[in-house]
Amino acid sequence: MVRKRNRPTVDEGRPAAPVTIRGVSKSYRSGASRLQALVEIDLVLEPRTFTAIMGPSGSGKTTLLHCLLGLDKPDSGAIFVGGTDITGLDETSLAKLRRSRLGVVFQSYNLIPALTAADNISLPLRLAGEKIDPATVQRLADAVGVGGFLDHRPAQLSGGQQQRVAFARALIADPDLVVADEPTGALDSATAEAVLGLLRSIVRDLGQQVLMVTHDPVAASAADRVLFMADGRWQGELRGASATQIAAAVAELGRHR
Ligand SMILES: Nc1ncnc2c1ncn2[C@@H]1O[C@H](COP(=O)(O)OP(=O)(O)OP(=O)(O)O)[C@@H](O)[C@H]1O
Repeated sequence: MVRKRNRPTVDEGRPAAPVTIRGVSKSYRSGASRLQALVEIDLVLEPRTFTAIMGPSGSGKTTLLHCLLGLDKPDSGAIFVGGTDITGLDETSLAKLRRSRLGVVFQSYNLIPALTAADNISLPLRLAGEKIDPATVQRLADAVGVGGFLDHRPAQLSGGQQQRVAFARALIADPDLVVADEPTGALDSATAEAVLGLLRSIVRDLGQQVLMVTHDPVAASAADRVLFMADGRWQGELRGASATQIAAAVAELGRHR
């Protein structure tokens, strides 16, 4: 059963979290009218927490991720990443922030085919003009299980290995938040399980916070906290829930629409 709370995310009395969304609304033009994709969304991402967002197709999940990554601008509200409201930043500052504070993994791995795994992993630092320490690249690659493949190009790696390289690339700049959009969508179940284990260890061992959007209750059950969205609004949340409990909550979400 999804616990109903209007604002499931505001934690009073906790030190300022590096990622906080306040009152974010976003609408798109739809013919003569406007479609409200997000309605007054609040979210405080808790440190060292693996958070999943679930919701039916068109519920606003991608719009929220895009606003959080500065790829889309909300109509109103604020999005603080490490104390900076990113809704006021220009494109150059946003690109810098994405490189330094946000690690992103999409369903398609977006690795550069001509580059080795090592060069793909260190790309964010190269783009930022920062020094690359091969030992750091090796340590991170070892941590995500591709330490033996650093001289391989993406075409020489399996889907799961490519996904791990993408995770290492997302982590290289020590971001405040790792954002994963359907990271297991294209993987077989054994590889998906390994990637979810990796996400959990990113939180547990590296102390990062992870935000994942998924349609899969099994994937969501790897998260500490699952937030449910429908029609651009939070519908409730579950913590430490099983895949069965999450699937039941999703079905309930469908029934009330
Ligand atoms: N660029 C856009 N222009 C117009 N409408 C848009 C645009 N992007 C999203 N929308 C609309 O906003 C609503 C929310 O879309 P969004 O992609 O955020 O949903 P979602 O929950 O991520 O869906 P899915 O699970 O299918 O990826 C949908 O009704 C969608 O059609």
